[in-house]
Amino acid sequence: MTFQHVTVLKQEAVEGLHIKPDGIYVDCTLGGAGHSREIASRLGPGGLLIAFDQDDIALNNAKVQLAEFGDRVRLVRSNFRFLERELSKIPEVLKDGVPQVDGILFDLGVSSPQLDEADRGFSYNHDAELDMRMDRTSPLTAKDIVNDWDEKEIAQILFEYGEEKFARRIASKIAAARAAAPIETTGQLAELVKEGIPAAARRTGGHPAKRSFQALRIAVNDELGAFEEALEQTIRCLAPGGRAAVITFHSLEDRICKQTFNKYVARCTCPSDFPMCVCGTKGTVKLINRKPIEAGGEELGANPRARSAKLRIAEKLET
Ligand SMILES: C[S@@+](CC[C@H](N)C(=O)[O-])C[C@H]1O[C@@H](n2cnc3c(N)ncnc32)[C@H](O)[C@@H]1O
Repeated sequence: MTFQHVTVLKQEAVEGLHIKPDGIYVDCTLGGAGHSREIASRLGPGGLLIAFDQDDIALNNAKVQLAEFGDRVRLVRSNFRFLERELSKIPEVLKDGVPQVDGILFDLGVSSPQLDEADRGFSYNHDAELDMRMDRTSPLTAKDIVNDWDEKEIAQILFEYGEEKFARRIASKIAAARAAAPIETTGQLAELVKEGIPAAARRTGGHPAKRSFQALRIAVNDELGAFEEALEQTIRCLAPGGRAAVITFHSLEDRICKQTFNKYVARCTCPSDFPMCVCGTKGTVKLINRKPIEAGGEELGANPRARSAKLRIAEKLET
């Protein structure tokens, strides 16, 4: 299989990190290695890029994609929720025993190959065994959730993570179907979701199963929990002057990013309509952009996935 993922906001995110040739950078979401390649190409012999992914297929692809950079790039197979623990194992990163790096990037969500490969069980477009795990060694699958979780819990995740108006109706269809026989495939689930949505409402908003599949994927991979934990660790692991650049695709992810960054600029006294912090009162970080950066017309034309992308950048201050 060829591993093809079109990188979103590549220049904007990497420029936002202010790469120094001899700096140490972390890409928490290696994926198709698009951002990693861009970062690595800006590093000199003294620089280091550490790239995380929890998906073994992404890592195997990246080994080839990034081979030319030699030991300037190090790949880590781990959930990024263990960022601090994993960085603590890398001697070059430690300053007085704690990890300190010059930039950390997140490009959240799934890669195109995860969605497009039928046997990953993420997609309503391909009938396959229901799965949706980014990390194929983790115990919880989408099949477990739809067959074993309480109907109310299922309705709740469809509503919260998928903003699905018909969450309760869909959860009730799922509960009725599984009482007869386990739900095994993406095709079966897509059909049940469709049945749970009134015919008139199915005519708008793309594929009727889109929101429910997104919600299940977020739950299977605990995407919001992992991100929240990792972003707190990110602030700690940045050296003074180091930057965090975060690309989100979901309103709940963007909210976590905005609230976490804001928590650490609490003492900034700039008026809220200023585009950046200029007051000089120091919190732990300053925001580089108050409004998220979004993809421009050209990128949107070439890559519809970029439509919901929002990039926020913050810089760690001297303490
Ligand atoms: C949108 S893709 C990244 C694409 C990449 N920036 C590029 O340009 O090709 C997201 C990647 O992050 C990985 N990922 C998502 N959540 C993760 C987590 N909690 N820990 C580790 N990797 C994660 C996914 O497996 C996927 O490969």
